[in-house]
Amino acid sequence: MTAPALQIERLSVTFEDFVALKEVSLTVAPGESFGLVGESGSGKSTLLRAVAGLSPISGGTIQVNGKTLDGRRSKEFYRQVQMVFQDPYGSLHPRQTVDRLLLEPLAIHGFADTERRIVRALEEVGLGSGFRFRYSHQLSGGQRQRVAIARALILEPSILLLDEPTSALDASVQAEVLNLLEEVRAARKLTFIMVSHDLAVVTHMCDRLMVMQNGREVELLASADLVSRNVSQDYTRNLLVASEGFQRSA
Ligand SMILES: Nc1ncnc2c1ncn2[C@@H]1O[C@H](COP(=O)(O)OP(=O)(O)OP(=O)(O)O)[C@@H](O)[C@H]1O
Repeated sequence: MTAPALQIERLSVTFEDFVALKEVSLTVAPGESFGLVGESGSGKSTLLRAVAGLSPISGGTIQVNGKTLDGRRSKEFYRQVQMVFQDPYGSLHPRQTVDRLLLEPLAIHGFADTERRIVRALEEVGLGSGFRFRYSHQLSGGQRQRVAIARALILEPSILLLDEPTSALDASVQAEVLNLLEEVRAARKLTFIMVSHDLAVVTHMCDRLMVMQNGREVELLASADLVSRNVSQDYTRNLLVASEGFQRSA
């Protein structure tokens, strides 16, 4: 039997004496797209960052492709698991060319044929070689996020951790970048774990999702259940009502 892409058991994260994540468990199959939703401060980013080795873990275990992670993430882990952040302005160095930004991970991981990989990565995210020697400060938000996605994909990972990857973008650009993410997931059979406060985005992009509140699991749902309101918790119902109110007033 194939190991889950990600298996988290009773994971807790504590910042000094504040418990940001409390005994959360979840399993994501290879090729699945899994969403994390909940109000601001519910622990969604903390969970994703814990997988990436960026949150202080105080209990529980994380397995990636069947291997239990220890305190320090290995180089191989970062080849397999890549993260895309919300803010394409903060996550790319403004004074580096796109070429340089894409070359860096290849050099760190000792990849050969960097030329071919950079050209291919730019094609894959719909930018093309014309963008190769531009500086990231010369790019729009959507173009930057495409570069961030190219940089994540260039190491040929199997899992992408996506932390609100489109919420800093205008609505029309948001849809384009979401479509791109769906295309690359299908083409490369990637596993996604995606954080979003936007229920429409998560139900569109994800097969299943976890609703979180105060660092805990509220419920696990198939996206279809959220769409048809087949939910069992009042908290989830309130999230649905809040997101509809927002859409109506938008
Ligand atoms: N480095 C940190 N030090 C102290 N507290 C933190 C730290 N990072 C997160 N927290 C706290 O942990 C809680 C969960 O934060 P987290 O960013 O995971 O929430 P979230 O659900 O992703 O919210 P948002 O949608 O606003 O990003 C919050 O109360 C936050 O203030």
